[in-house]
Amino acid sequence: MELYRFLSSPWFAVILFLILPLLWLLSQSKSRNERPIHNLPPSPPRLPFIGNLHQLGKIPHRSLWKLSQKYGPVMLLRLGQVPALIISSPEMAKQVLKTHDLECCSRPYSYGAMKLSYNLLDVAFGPYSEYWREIRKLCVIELFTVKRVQSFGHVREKEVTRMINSISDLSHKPIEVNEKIFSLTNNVICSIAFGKSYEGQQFEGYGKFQEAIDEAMAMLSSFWVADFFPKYGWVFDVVTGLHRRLEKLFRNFDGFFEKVIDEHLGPNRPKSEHEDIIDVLLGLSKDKTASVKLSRDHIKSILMDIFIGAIDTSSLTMVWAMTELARNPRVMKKVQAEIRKIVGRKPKVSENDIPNLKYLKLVVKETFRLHPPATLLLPRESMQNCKIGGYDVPANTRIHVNAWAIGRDLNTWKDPHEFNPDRFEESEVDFRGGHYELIPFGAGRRICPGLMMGTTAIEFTLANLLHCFDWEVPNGVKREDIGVEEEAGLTVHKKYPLHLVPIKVMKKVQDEIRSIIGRKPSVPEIEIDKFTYFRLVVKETLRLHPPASLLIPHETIRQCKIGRYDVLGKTRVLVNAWAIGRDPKMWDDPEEFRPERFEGKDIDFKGQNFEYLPFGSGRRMCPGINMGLTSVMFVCSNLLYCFDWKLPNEMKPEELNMEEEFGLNIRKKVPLHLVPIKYNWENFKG
Ligand code: HEM
Repeated sequence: MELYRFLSSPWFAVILFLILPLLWLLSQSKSRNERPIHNLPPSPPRLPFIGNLHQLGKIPHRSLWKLSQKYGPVMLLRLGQVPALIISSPEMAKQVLKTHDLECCSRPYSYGAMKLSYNLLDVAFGPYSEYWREIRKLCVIELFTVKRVQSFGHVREKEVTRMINSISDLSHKPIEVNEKIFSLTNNVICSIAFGKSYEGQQFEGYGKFQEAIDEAMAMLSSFWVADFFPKYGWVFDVVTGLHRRLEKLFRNFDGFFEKVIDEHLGPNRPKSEHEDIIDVLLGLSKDKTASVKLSRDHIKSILMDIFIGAIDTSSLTMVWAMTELARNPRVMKKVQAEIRKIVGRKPKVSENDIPNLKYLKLVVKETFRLHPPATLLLPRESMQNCKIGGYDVPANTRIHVNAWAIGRDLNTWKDPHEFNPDRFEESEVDFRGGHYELIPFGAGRRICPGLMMGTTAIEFTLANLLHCFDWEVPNGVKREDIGVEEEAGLTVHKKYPLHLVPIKVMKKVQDEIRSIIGRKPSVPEIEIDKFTYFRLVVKETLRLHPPASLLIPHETIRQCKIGRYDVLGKTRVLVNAWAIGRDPKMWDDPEEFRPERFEGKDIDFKGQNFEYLPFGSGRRMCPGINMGLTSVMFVCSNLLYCFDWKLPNEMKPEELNMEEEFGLNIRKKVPLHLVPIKYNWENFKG
């Protein structure tokens, strides 16, 4: 995107027509001395000076995918003066990331990355070296182990609960899902790294934290002329103002890190129950036997990696997952049914539930296949000549592995463009670096060390969003119109924000009643026919809890046939309306309380639909349906209209006793105690 902007700017015209011819002549005189390598990979034709840069287009992973369909899964491009190998199939990815991992595991030089990583002291952008091996080992062992990730469970629990509560307040109103998810991930990562979330606080020079992170991602994905024209390009980066932007960003991040580290070292800092990443790194910096003696700059470079590596990638994956689920109601229903079956009536999913949520894991896998956040991974660089797919690849070649294209490889995936997590049901394929058809985290020596931290947060957050709410598209939007357009950068964002409406039954009913009635002392009986959603709630209640569970006993007056069988006269007949309302052949997820199941369906309790008989049917059908229904709707709508309702004494919803007491009518065995809270009309949002 940044490159595209640059290519269409006046600066580019100046470079193209005035200066680059000269540089090209200079570079030609040098390249004549290069040792020829004979069997180079196929290349699309190039333009003078810029090589294939113009073919990267607005969205490079898509443009490269198209080129690979013509030139094959191993292509050699020339980006300015830099040779770049593009890999687009699982087999070739395996050659780079496994067979020739050692020869191909350095990182190319990039000005933005060098600055932000404190001169390549970090893990992500540092070139392969003895130092890099040690610092990566240290981070993997100390920061990214399963134990360490689990130790941050309290942060995830706290922040996800806060997010769910804030969404509950907006139930039934469209929310911007991206915004909620990004702010949650930001809070989680800040709490893990720095010990507090910094929610609502400003990041000096940028306003919100998210804006500083966006700027960091922009700096890393910007088109630095110096990266592709190494000798002279920096002049243009200075003139176009990129240097100035980067310096400002670096100064502000550095100032922030300094302040937080000082706070951690301050003598008055209250002792915290839990260690954060800075505590761990400061502890390591005192270790005299460590292979790398950690300085402040080392610590700051690692904090920068976490900031850049963790927030965008995890948030984007969740936004794409919610987008695909909103577009695919079958999958949404299936994954919610699984979560609700396993979690039951607990209000929230806990981290202990996650290993049992098998289908949710497939949803995450499928999201990674179609939307790997780092579509081209991070660029690698070959350190010596090697052979990939039978072609010679010279040393110092940039390598881009197109994980996005590999996730759509026609030879690997059936209907690759379809979002269908079921494809993984009988499959061993995983994203942990052993299956080259699915590599959202890369593989080999450079595989993402934050894999566990990222997936734990993604699965836990999604499970809660899907358990606590049903999700509808806003009025007037069709599911199939929810866009999947991308916006390219170091990670690939959804171009347009995702708006969805979270639904909670109690709140939805109350909102319906209050918005129809407005501010009055109570609900007039004459209005109750207008409550369409509330009527569905009553219907669903009568399905799960028909008061006369066996109706009133019938008796045959003469012999007749029921099914294939003869039934004698004077036989007592009990019709189990309770069991019929739970018949799995008739009802999806029958134990679940979901009023929406009646939406748009003709099923009613008037005795014509035999899967649903709370009032019976036929000659003995209850003649008081209307009177009964009116009084239920009138009384309950008033209770819901006038009060909000809370469980007493911090009781949790799953602790509500739902036992029944048998009789002619089925009662609740234990009385229901609730705390009424007079509704405050100041909170009414219309
Ligand atoms: C959905 C979540 C994530 C995805 C999809 C992801 C993806 C990636 C990818 C594709 C790479 C480059 C691999 C390669 O070059 O072959 C990478 C590297 C890296 N990631 Fe992640 N990442 C995620 C989460 C995280 C988290 C949570 C952290 C830290 C807390 C993190 C830290 C890093 C670091 C430090 C590297 C550099 C590794 C190296 O160069 O040796 N990532 N990640």
